[in-house]
Amino acid sequence: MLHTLCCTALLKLCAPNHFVPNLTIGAPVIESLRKHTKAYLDCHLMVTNPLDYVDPLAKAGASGFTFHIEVAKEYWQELIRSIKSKGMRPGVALKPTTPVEEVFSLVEAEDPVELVLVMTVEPGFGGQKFMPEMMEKVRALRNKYPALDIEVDGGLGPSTIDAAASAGANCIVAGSSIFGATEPAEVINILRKSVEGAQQN
Ligand SMILES: O=C(CO)[C@H](O)[C@H](O)COP(=O)(O)O
Repeated sequence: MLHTLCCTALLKLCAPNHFVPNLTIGAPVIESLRKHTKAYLDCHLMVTNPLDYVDPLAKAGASGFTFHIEVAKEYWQELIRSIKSKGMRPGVALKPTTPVEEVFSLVEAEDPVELVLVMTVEPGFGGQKFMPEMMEKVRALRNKYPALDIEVDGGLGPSTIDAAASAGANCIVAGSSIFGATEPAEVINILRKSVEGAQQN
């Protein structure tokens, strides 16, 4: 089984906008980053109105656009088409309380998402505890879709990466474990090796 390892150049950009009109990180930040890098800029839209951000993020140079299924149940087809038409890669995220079955139709659609992000903490803040029970969702997705990019976000670090990697996650979002480390590169290596090792089994 061959999975793409996305964590090499993954930049996780979060935009918490469920209850307030401002974004923590939005299109201007992407635009500034894009001037200095060709890296894959993966945007996770924690917003209630993702359609409004397709154009600005595409113009700013975003590579991936991951929206939450919880807010897009009525219009995900239109949203995916719009994301693709702007040259970005569509992904869908699900909160811990959302059943994994809710994203199956998006992966199997005529215009499908290319990545599923399984949140392993409640969206909102870094530094939370990894929820191992979310690995059931990852396993279900990996069994059903061998080639799908499956991302996990929340509480990932050297002590939790093996659970995620062996369940089938191949894109890892890690904040605290890397930025809080004295040797961030070493932590990144541990994460990468775990994912690569799991893919070979
Ligand atoms: O944004 C998040 C939740 O919404 C993530 O959990 C965060 O990006 C990763 O942080 P950490 O590795 O500290 O859990």
